[in-house]
Amino acid sequence: MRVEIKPSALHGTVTAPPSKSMAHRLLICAGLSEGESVVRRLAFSQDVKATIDCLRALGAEIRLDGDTAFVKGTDVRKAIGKTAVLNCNECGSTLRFFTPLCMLCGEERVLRGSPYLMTRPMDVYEKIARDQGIRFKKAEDHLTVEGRLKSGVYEVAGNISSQFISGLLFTLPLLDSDSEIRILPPVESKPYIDMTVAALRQFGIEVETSLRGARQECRATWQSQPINYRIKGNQSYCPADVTVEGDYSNAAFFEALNYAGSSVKIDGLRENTLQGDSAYKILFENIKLGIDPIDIADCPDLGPVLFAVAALCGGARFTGTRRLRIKESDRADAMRQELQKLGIDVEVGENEVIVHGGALRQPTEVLSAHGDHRIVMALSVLLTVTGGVIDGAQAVNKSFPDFFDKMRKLGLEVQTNGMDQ
Ligand SMILES: O=C(O)C1=C[C@@H](OP(=O)(O)O)[C@@H](O)[C@H](O)C1
Ligand SMILES: C=C(OP(=O)(O)O)C(=O)O
Repeated sequence: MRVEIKPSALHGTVTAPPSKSMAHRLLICAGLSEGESVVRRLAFSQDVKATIDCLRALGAEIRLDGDTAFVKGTDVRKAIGKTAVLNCNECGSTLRFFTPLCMLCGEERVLRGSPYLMTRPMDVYEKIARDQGIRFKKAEDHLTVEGRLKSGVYEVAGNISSQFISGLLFTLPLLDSDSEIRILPPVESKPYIDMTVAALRQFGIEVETSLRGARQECRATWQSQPINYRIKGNQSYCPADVTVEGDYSNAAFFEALNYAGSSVKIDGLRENTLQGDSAYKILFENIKLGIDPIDIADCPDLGPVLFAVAALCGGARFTGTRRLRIKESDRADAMRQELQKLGIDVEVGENEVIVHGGALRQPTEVLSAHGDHRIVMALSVLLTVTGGVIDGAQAVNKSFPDFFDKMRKLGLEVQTNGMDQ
């Protein structure tokens, strides 16, 4: 539960863990395929386990062997004559990817989740359900849906969560006629939508987009114009043999150590990647160069580690931070509270965060994880400089159960007390 970190300089090479976001997508596509797929290089974080559990609850057969999953897909449109219960645990992606899939068979489906997960927005789906006469009932620790989704035009705000769009992209190809998703600008977290489309294509699903041209050209477009995705109905997921690439979101914590006096190299990352969080290298350098502002609307998961690097590099101003409020914690405010204990002032605005420059000092109080894996990992980077204690550090299990083992191998002096890893 508690970790006590001693000031330490870390050295060596670390292999990035497999991407959690890619793992969710590839497992879901495999679970929807007719036949057996192989998904290689998985790490069984709590979130990935939640997705596996949900697929099994819907009838997929999944055999795990080492880091590989052999997945016999299921037809989620078929009624199974009972209420399937899907346990999403703490995972926003799992909940939002599976909710529309649960609206394909017409039977009651229950999606369970922690009370905190259930406070995260679901209104995009709630509205769709209301418009289509689908039962959608939220309770403290579960959501019940019952009814059948119809094909058609879906207009979705682009700045609440891209996970709604990904969820629809997984689901609409299985309807009996064509659909269209119109994402209203500004579109944030767009790289996650690209990752979903890429995963769908690996499993033979066609999606057409109104966007053309290079990613950078497009960025200005998707901030100001709707993006349309056309999805043919009656498609079938074809089984595939796929490998999960390395995770930039979690690799970022190791790279951040290099701004804290350590010397760490990271391998296992694919250079030609769709992961938006691969921006961390440029963003860390931009902080060091004093570029103002730093926009993080497309890479919200980097927020905590970027604030940590800003604290190490004399401060920075960030925009596009609004959505940090609706993650596993209110991430901007959580970092504000914890950085204050380290002597750094942070101002949190509506869509802006300013980390002020200042000297890091050893905290006299225990730091809090706020129940959030990315807060624990960001604070751990800072404690390699000052030393200190973090309470609730088991939150890392959500995405990266062996985070502290890897840090220890690089030379981190850390004592764990009551960790369940
Ligand atoms: O699709 C995904 O895999 C994710 C999308 C992002 O959420 P939002 O689109 O809600 O920003 C990100 O924060 C989350 O950790 C993973
Ligand atoms: C926000 C995250 O995940 P999710 O939304 O899937 O819970 C995350 O991993 O930082």
